[in-house]
Amino acid sequence: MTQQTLYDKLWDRHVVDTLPGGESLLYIDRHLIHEVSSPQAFAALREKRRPVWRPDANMAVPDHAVPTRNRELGVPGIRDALARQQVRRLEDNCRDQRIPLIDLTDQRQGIVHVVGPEQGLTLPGVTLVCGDSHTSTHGALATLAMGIGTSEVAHVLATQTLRARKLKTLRVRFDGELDEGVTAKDMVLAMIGRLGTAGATGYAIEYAGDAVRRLSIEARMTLCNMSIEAGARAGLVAYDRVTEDYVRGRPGAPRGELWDQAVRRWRGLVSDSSARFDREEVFDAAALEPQVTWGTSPEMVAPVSGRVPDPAAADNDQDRASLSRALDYMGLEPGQTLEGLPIDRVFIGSCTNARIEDLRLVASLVRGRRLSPRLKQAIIVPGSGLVRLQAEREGLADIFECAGFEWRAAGCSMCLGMNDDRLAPGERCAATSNRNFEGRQGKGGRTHLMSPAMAAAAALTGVITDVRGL
Ligand SMILES: CC(C)[C@H](C(=O)O)[C@@H](O)C(=O)O
Ligand code: SF4
Repeated sequence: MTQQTLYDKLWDRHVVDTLPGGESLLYIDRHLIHEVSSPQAFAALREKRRPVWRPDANMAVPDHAVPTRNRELGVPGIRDALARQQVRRLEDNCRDQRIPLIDLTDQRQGIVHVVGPEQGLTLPGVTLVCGDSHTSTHGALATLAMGIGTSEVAHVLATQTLRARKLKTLRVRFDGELDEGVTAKDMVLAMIGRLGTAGATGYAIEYAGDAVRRLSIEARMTLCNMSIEAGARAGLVAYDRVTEDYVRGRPGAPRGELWDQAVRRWRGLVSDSSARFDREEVFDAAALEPQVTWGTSPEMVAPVSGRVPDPAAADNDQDRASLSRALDYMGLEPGQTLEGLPIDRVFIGSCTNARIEDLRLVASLVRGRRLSPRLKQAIIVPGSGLVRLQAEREGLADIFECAGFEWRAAGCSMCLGMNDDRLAPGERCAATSNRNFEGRQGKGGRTHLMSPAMAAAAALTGVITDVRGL
């Protein structure tokens, strides 16, 4: 029998038709919806008088525009008129089309990519899409998950299918064991540093190797989440016992006899041992240091012991210009060390790193300590209301507040400037999110991406600090 990659298997099981021009029509098992990328799609359906074909295959949750304070006020408490209207419209559209909605006041509300897996809506072997680039996150459960555009959102709502071109496959292998204090975030930042932001364009990445096998599902989600920042459309991790243990008992997971049947099928969701990948990249996990971005793109990253590059050493004029511009925006000098750089704010949150395991790690580092008095603000924004509840039950929220963190309600928050949580011009932020573009966290804001452990270390010292020496 031909040897197949996990991606090939997921693809083959969902092809409904092959279309002229090399595209295929893929069946979509699950569609997740948020307030920012869906309004035009619903409007397009209304205009064409087309109903949603399978309302129950969809699930909607507001996350980008929601405030992370005063949530008891519900939608009327959203101060920004545009944000309020986006969330209202999502509620109206879901009511009209009978699409299940987790609303602002629901304890399960949170970032769509945290809520999907948590609720068992993301299952191994399914195809899942959402009008959001970080949909790749869900691939951690051996799910074929892809971000789609607004016109595709309309297509999926109406037909439960997607026109897609088969991707090439890239296996990224991490061999060996991570050093203490080095996490999945550092793995994926180091990968983006090597591949570049366009390095995996046209590929689906499968993460493999013993360092990946040892990761929890939460950490695998961090890897898959940032696949898109290397240009890949999808990230995947093969099914194993860790996956099985994570999915068991979730609200959307099968039960009883159906569970047993599902698990028998899911066990085949691995790449065959001699399956051929179009490309392979290998990393030595043991050699990885904690990573910190210094520039305005996730590929502008260095180990924490490293230095900001010098544009004068660039190979060509174009690189020199882009480096100079990035350093200028970031307020950095060529060749300066990253360690010791003073930070104004700390943001621990986002669909990259706001799950319970991330918060446990932060709590273990800040327990019984006080944050640096030179910080203007440090906020922790759980990925969902259920993560928040769990953290409160475990006493983590008390640890955070005693240390000096603000403890917020769930949402995208300061990951992007679409709600009340923003940086002011010139402010420097240690952030656990996934994008450091100019203005991403607020106009003129300066973002340094890092792991939750490194953000906790920065919060304690007020400067960029190697968590391993804490
Ligand atoms: C607003 C949304 C469509 C966007 C995305 O597609 O990723 C956002 O989530 C982001 O992280 O930039
Ligand atoms: S947390 Fe950030 S990256 Fe994730 S969906 Fe929200 S805005 Fe996008």
